[in-house]
Amino acid sequence: MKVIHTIKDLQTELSVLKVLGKKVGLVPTMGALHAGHASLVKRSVNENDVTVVSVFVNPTQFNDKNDLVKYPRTLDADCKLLDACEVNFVFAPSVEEIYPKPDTRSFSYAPLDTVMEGAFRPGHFNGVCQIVSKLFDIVKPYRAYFGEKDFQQLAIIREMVRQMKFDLEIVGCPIVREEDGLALSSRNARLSAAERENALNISRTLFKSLTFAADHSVSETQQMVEDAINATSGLRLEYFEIVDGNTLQKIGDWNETSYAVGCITVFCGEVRLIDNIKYKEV
Ligand SMILES: Nc1ncnc2c1ncn2[C@@H]1O[C@H](COP(=O)(O)OP(=O)(O)OP(=O)(O)O)[C@@H](O)[C@H]1O
Ligand SMILES: CC(C)(CO)[C@@H](O)C(=O)[O-]
Ligand code: BAL
Repeated sequence: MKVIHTIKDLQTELSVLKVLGKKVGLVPTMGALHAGHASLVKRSVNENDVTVVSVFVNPTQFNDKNDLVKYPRTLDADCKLLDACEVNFVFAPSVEEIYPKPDTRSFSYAPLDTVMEGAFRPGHFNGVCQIVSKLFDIVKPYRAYFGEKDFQQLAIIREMVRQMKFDLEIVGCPIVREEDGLALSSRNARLSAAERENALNISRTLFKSLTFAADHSVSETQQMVEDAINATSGLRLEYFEIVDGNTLQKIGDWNETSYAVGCITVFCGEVRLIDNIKYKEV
């Protein structure tokens, strides 16, 4: 496995492999890697000839500068995990390498990027599209892998690929959870033991709501989730929305769609966690 810090070095390595017809899989990450990332990486290693994993804490997607400063950075441990997964290249550029000058491009995929995370993290998806489109231009992958934990991000990236006509396949990967149900997230590292205990109520509530939804309306299910989160001390609900999984627009009735997803964001102390659950998918 090679750890590469510049665009030029990465492209030099990849150009030789591409001439040989090798298919390149890309897994974009912000590091502090865990088993959720590893599932994306292993899938890429299985499905492609060459896998590139980018590790870059992208400043342009952080609307909250405190969140950016506190974001965990663990490149040495990340490289060990990636080496064990048989990754070929780790791309870990500096901020100056990616943004030698400010990126003034603006991306708008309304209404996909104006709801939920888009409403609460202004500019976030613009920053995500800036970095992901740059990575696609640099690596020119055959496939790129993203987790369904960031459900809205995946929908927006799919739309960006459609509109910008990137010639690649986006592969969405299921959420990986701790044994007790908590969705794995790099930000979990910032939870105290007590906060970790409270955070468990997020996935527990979502799972309960899945059974509840079978014989209750959308608005009753919505209320049940809101009440359960609000009843847990130490948790603060930012939003819970039951949406059509393709349009990300709120639904009022289960019969409105064949793809219904509940997306939630909760503050657990200072740490902002996201999760989601599929109620219906055909
Ligand atoms: N538990 C998980 N299951 C599946 N995919 C995941 C999981 N956690 C992260 N991913 C995916 O890994 C990729 C990189 O995510 P990122 O580096 O932001 O990690 P993260 O754990 O989501 O961190 P954060 O604390 O920012 O939520 C994204 O496509 C994300 O959806
Ligand atoms: C896709 C991504 C790596 C872009 O910085 C990030 O948003 C993430 O980790 O989900
Ligand atoms: N996993 C999404 C990256 C972020 O929260 O900025």
